[in-house]
Amino acid sequence: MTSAAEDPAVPAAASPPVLRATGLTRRYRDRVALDDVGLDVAAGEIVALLGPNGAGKTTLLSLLAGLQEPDAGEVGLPPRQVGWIPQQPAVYRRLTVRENLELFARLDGVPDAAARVERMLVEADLVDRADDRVGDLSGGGQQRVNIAVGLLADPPVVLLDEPSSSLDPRQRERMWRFLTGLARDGRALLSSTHDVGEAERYADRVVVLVDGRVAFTGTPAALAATAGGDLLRAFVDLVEAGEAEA
Ligand SMILES: Nc1ncnc2c1ncn2[C@@H]1O[C@H](COP(=O)(O)OP(=O)(O)OP(=O)(O)O)[C@@H](O)[C@H]1O
Repeated sequence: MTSAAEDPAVPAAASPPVLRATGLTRRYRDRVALDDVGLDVAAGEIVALLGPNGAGKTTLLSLLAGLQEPDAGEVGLPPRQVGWIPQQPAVYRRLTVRENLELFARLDGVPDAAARVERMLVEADLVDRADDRVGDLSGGGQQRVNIAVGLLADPPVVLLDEPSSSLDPRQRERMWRFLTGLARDGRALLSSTHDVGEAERYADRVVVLVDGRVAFTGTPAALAATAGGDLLRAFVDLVEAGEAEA
């Protein structure tokens, strides 16, 4: 028998997942917010988490980040290895960009904090704004500070909750250039979004959550193919089918 590794017709396996969750279930009183959700993200991969309001995206991300415990299931990665970028920037508007990074580096116990802060200023394209107060930056600039704070500990996995929701198209484009650069450097990114077009342009895979369950996992092209190449139509069809079942 020929093993997959020896068979040229079988594509080489993708890199192993750095984030793996299985059977995640979370209830709030009698409401099931997540029901037996499994998910993998590999190094260098961008996965978009799509779903209508209330589908369970934030709940899933917060379980993966270790911010709350599941009622059932497992997350196969210690929370300390996860960078968490919340939807609302959790930074101090009256402090400068550099002061924010220094403060969070100290709070997180980041080794060689001064060098790491300088590195993040460069990576997030914030060198020119380092001494400006965060409150004086544009929404896009503030979001880059928010992301830079989440990356201070150099986590291999980065979780983002609707990172582009308050940004204009040009700022979104700039933020995604930054995020795709992080993936090219080998980080695994999982980002929730309501923007199907954004998922199509930037994600390697999409995971669609509907009513707390995974309704689809695969490439954006594979999802679009279920509706004649129209990703938005395919997404809406999935949501309607899932909601009709619930
Ligand atoms: N702390 C909470 N207490 C009670 N119910 C909650 C709590 N957090 C979330 N829920 C419920 O769990 C379900 C999933 O919510 P969640 O915020 O995870 O969805 P979401 O997909 O992130 O939604 P949105 O796109 O609107 O941000 C919803 O029905 C929500 O009302």
